[in-house]
Amino acid sequence: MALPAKNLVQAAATSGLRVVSVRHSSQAPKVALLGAAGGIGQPLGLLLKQDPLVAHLALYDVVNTPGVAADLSHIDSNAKVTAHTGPKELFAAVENADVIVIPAGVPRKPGMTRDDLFNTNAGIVRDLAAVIAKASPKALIAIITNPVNSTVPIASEVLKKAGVYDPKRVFGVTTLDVVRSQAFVSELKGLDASKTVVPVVGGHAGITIIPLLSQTKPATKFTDDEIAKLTPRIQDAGTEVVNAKAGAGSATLSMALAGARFANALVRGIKGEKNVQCAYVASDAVKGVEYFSTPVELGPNGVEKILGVGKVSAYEQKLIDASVAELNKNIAKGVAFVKGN
Ligand SMILES: NC(=O)c1ccc[n+]([C@@H]2O[C@H](COP(=O)([O-])OP(=O)(O)OC[C@H]3O[C@@H](n4cnc5c(N)ncnc54)[C@H](O)[C@@H]3O)[C@@H](O)[C@H]2O)c1
Ligand SMILES: O=C(O)C[C@H](O)C(=O)O
Repeated sequence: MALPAKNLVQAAATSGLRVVSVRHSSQAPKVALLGAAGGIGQPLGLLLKQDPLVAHLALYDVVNTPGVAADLSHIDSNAKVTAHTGPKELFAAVENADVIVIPAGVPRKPGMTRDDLFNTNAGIVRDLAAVIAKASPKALIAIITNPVNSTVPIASEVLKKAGVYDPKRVFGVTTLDVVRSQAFVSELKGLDASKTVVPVVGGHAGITIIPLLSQTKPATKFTDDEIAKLTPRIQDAGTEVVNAKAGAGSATLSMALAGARFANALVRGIKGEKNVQCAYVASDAVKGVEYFSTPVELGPNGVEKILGVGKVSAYEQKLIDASVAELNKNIAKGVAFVKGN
């Protein structure tokens, strides 16, 4: 009788056999983490290692992966951990992955915008996407690397060039904006943070981050003054952390939590448990812009349905309208980077 893939992987791990090619499936999800030794990668790996839905956690980085993998592999949870270091091992890291999470790249220092990271991170995401296109074209790809507004179009263009692009499978991770909104709103209003829901739409930089406070659940009233203070706080929350870290990087711990939450949602979707998350995806939700974050329904093929921005206040509509030009600039820059190379 054929053993399920999960048992094969575990049997090989305990017997010391090398598994050459195990076809992963929704029954034994493989998650590949690219940038696994970094500030986000390490705590995100810790959280993914504890996710009971993850059968195989493949850690990839250009440095220090073996140490991180050895450390995580001593945790008594079921996910098998493998280490892959340097470009030669990237193919194996992502091969047959169901979900690929990418925090590879440099973070901001005080005084920088996310767009200032473009010159370094655009090439990193392009090169990773080129290998994914060959090794794992059906994987769901969750991009954390900034500037997300541009790196998602970059990965998408690379996949298009390779003839394997599926817009339902490429995501910019904006979960941290949702997590922050829920933290700030629950604190301000004395709500149970674990039951507070605040969608955030648009993109992931400055004025493109648009919290829909009017859609807060449980239904919550905000004064104009509260909205005028909360909105920019959420938009500038990343900068708040960058400044507090004073040169030592940007958000890592809250991002790890957000990344693990989003990866778990993707895996649940793959396993047939439809669920809704905000994510920056190829979208027709807002006229005149090709990528936009809104709540999306996740399922076995990634994005099952784009749920759109829903009913918004006049204030929120103005922010949405104002974000379009900025997003288009960021998107065009990413597209040109791939097309011009
Ligand atoms: N989307 C978001 O909400 C969000 C939140 C926080 C940070 N970020 C972004 O995430 C990225 C990573 O942040 P960090 O704090 O973990 O940075 P970091 O410098 O601590 O870690 C980045 C890791 O990427 C690795 N790396 C570099 N080039 C690579 C390559 N070609 N392949 C694989 N790995 C490579 C590095 O070796 C390092 O281990 C940054 O671009 C940051 O701006 C995004
Ligand atoms: O602010 C940054 O540079 C990192 C990230 O995008 C964040 O929102 O924390």
